[in-house]
Amino acid sequence: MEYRRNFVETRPVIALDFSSDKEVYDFLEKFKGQRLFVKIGMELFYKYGPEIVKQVAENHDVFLDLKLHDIPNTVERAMANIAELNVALTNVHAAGGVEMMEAALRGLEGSNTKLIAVTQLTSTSEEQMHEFQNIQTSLLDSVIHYAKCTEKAGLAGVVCSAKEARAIKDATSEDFICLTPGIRPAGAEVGDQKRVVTPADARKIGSDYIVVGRPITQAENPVEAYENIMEQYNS
Ligand SMILES: O=c1ccn([C@@H]2O[C@H](COP(=O)(O)O)[C@@H](O)[C@H]2O)c(=O)[nH]1
Repeated sequence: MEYRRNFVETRPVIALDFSSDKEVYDFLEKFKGQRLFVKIGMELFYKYGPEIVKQVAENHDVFLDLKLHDIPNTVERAMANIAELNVALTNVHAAGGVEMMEAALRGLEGSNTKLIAVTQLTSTSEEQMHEFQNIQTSLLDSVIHYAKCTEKAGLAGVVCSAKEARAIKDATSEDFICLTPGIRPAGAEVGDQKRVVTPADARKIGSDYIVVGRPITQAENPVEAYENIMEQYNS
């Protein structure tokens, strides 16, 4: 059953996980002037810095995925720099705490950038969470705890697995954004992801944005792969 929502981004957010700017521009050129929603993460940012973000943002909507996690003062000042990049979305780790998330929001004041927080990475299984983070609740409870803290801090939503989207909206509000990586079409290589969901199921469960990297960027025909995933998501 699909629930009523005010807004769903119908374009998959493409994770531009490339090691060079040339690969990025060659990839984007295949889409012949389409305005895409893309994700720039640490790999590109640590090599090319804000310049690549500004360049890509001239023609595309950008989610800057740097997952900030530091003391509140540092995060606030870093976010003030991100505010100048004109990106649609950016993020922090919810584990940094409510005070840190409030500081991050202050840093973004005056910009149109929405702030969301990572709950549990989609590459984390429940067993790993128990063992390495020493959190002894269920993974779902941990994700919901982080989502509630994120809402309390005033952020727009969270990064989570689509598996958890319905429960998060029930615990927060229907408008609370669930941006969901770990998306895999049926039969696709899962790789390092643990909590995966198909594009069609992600939409049914409650994702507002799906993030897709390798199933598109490493496909023989990335444009075709993108269109297939978009069709499955919107069907
Ligand atoms: O919990 C998270 C948070 C971020 N990501 C990022 O999304 C993409 C997923 O790429 P795939 O190739 O589709 O696995 C990647 O850039 C991650 O850094 C995530 O996967 N999970």
